[in-house]
Amino acid sequence: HDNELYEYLNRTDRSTCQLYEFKEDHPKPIGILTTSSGKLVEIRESIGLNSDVFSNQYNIDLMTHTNAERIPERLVHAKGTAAFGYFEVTNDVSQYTKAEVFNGIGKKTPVVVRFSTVVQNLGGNDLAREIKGMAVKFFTKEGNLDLVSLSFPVFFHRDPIDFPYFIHALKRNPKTNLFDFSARWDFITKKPENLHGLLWMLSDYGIPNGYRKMDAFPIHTFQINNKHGGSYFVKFNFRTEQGVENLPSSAAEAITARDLDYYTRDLYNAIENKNYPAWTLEMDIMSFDDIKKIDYNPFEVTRLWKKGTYYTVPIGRLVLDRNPDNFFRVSEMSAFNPGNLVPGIPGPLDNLFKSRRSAYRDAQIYRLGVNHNRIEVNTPLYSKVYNRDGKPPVRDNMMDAPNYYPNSFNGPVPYVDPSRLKERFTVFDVNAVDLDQPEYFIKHYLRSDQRERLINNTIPTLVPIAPYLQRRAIRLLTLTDPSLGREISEKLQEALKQPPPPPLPVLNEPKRKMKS
Ligand code: HEM
Repeated sequence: HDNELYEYLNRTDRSTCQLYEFKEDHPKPIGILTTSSGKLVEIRESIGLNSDVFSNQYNIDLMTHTNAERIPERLVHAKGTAAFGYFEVTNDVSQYTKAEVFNGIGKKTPVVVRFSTVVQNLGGNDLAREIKGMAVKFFTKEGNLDLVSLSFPVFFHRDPIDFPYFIHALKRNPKTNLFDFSARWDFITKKPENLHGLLWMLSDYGIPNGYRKMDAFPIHTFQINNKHGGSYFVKFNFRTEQGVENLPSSAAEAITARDLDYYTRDLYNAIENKNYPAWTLEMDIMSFDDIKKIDYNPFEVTRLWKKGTYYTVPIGRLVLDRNPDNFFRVSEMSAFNPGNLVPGIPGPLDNLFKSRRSAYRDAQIYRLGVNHNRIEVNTPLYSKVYNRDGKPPVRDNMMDAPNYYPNSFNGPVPYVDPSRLKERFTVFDVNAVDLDQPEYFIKHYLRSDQRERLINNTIPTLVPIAPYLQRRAIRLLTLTDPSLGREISEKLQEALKQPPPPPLPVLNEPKRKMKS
């Protein structure tokens, strides 16, 4: 019997072994079953049949708890998976930032990282062609630092008002509850600044070969400062030490048919097998003088910094070496907020970021409650607040300390930061749409085989939409890069001539006529 089990465990992967591993660690039951209030459960209470189920407190406890198991899924990034690890400083960056977490070669700071897809619902497909998230929370001695990052170095739009509509267009149709290419192309062609991000999504970068094999970018230009008050502007980049690897659509489709959780499984197995994934954190830097000289807006989230206008320095390594023991407790209850910054990193100045500062907190108050920073996975190493009460968990709720400020009774007091920046900046964004960035991406960033695949990935998104939307999309692509527009147009015409793929049974219904 044992041999049979041994053979089975040897041929299966670590994620499939989890229950057997638990049993190996716990050769006997881990205790006597109780109700949630701690009453020991007698064996006959564990059977409902032919018993007075409503006098059975165990039954009531179990059923009512099950009904309340779910919390709202995240508005975006609903499907994800988390891991613990550490960040280790490898380079002296004290001349740029005084942030404690990035200073002192060899210093290690604990982190929790959550990877995610963006528009999938909980339980959705890891391999869908879209953006991926990598949110990193550093538990620093100066408070939590959250670098909430995406797998692309650019964002879709710079105006925060566009975000809710962008998400509606990308997520499911309100009637059919299906993803809807018409909504996507309609929105993108009406708001063409989104094209650059969309092209990243349609390119190879839209389907990484696992969370371990992708870079990640907090995207915004962050202001940072050293202990003398000297200030710099930087873009952080997490560069995967596993090497960037993407999957062509055909390979992704084949895997999807077998495993919607491919990324989740891959990350779990790598960590269980002690093949710890790592990223180098580096920053692209411009000084004050540099940004005065350049001929573009370095705070613009839809564009890349131009080569030759900045230099890059490494900061350290992020290593993930522990899977959470419980998914809900860590992945679902984690709350990342880009507004969680530390001294030495005053942060981005653009409007999109300002909007994110409140959006995340508001979403988390709705999703997890006002005390989400008192949930274990989010708790900073040190905190002394005047916030009180609210829905649990309240932890020690600051016990008997004064609950108003200022007070004469030695409640917590603010500190003085002599290096605090004296100058304040306002970044003015413009509404003008420039297509030079998507053009650069197509012409200079992608290799010719990558460009070819981008074209092939675009066609299936255009085939199902109305001719006038197809024309609008082609026009926008042509304005961006005439030869790209022409090639996509030609391939689209060819594709439209092809007989449609054999219908799936459910599609084999008579077509309903629209009123003309
Ligand atoms: C106006 C722009 C944006 C808004 C309003 C916004 C809003 C949100 C909201 C409400 C959530 C869910 C939070 C939760 O329930 O815990 C979220 C998650 C996330 N956002 Fe954004 N977002 C914006 C732009 C961005 C940008 C520019 C990035 C990356 C540079 C980004 C990366 C992420 C990531 C990685 C997550 C998932 C965090 C996790 O794993 O829990 N978002 N966003």
